[in-house]
Amino acid sequence: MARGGYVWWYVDALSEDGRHGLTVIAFIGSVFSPYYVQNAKQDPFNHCAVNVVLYGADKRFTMTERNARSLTRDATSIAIGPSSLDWDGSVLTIRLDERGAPIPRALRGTVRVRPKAITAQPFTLDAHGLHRWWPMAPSCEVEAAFTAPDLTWRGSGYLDTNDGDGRLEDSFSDWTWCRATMKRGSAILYDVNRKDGSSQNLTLRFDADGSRRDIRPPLAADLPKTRFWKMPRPTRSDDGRASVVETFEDTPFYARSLLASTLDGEAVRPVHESLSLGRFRNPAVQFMLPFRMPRRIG
Ligand SMILES: CC(C)=CCC/C(C)=C/C=C/C(C)=C/C=C/C(C)=C/C=C/C=C(C)/C=C/C=C(C)/C=C/C=C(\C)CCCC(C)(C)O
Repeated sequence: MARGGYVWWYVDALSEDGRHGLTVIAFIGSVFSPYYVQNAKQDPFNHCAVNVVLYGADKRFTMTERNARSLTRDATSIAIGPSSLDWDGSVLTIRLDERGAPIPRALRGTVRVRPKAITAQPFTLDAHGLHRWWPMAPSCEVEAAFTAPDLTWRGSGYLDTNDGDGRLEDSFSDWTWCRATMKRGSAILYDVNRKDGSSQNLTLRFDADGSRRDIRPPLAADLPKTRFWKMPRPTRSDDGRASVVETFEDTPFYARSLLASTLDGEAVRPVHESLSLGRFRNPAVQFMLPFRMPRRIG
């Protein structure tokens, strides 16, 4: 992998009853790590992490960074410290054994992700092909069973992977993304603003079997900024209207929210993120990140 490069695997899921949710992101080359920003060698393998966020009554956030000695991987599995992801051909099993920060509360459990279909192809996010994104399984069945906190639920989810040959902030100034489970299949919007002033808006609609079909690009819709960090969170919808159901994460450079909107003629509840790479590189933000993102050398 190139200097400053990365690969991440991203899973998010919401319970059937709407009361729980989670995001798990496994990184080689932790793109939002202040240690990776500062390291002159820019070796992605020296900056591995599993980030876990639980939503609902029992909220949790963990993101411990580790070095190359904590990483083992082969064609179908990856382990970072005590957590791992294993693909058996039909189910991705995520075993988690993490601690929060600054309060080191334990987070332990297993998440099983069963894609309903695998999509055909990755997409390029920048003009030079340095940053790639593959929404492999936009529609999955998910079972979450945690022992810490004590919590079990079933629901639907989403799995993707990104990989790149350089730092995100060298290519992008900001982006917004959202994905929604539909009655049949899913819809995804991925809108990036690049450092060279150009932008790209992807509108993807996948059927339940993973095949892609075109829909009319939805219209720009405004949402209120996040309450604390005032992160802007634009999106798009059929009628140019959308609302925030819940804010999952409100941080200085990154927000994740649950929305209510309309896509491809259907009322949906998209998971939405908005990222500002300019804010990420702000020195005050770089100072704050280690409080939530400790580095442990094994
Ligand atoms: C110095 C001393 C002792 C004393 C000083 C005392 C003092 C006053 C201290 C003050 C400290 C303060 C205020 C600290 C504040 C800390 C804060 C706010 C930390 C926030 C951290 C946020 C994080 C970590 C966010 C991670 C997001 C993440 C990982 C997002 C990942 C998203 C991805 C990968 C995109 C996926 C894309 C696709 C879906 C397409 O795949």
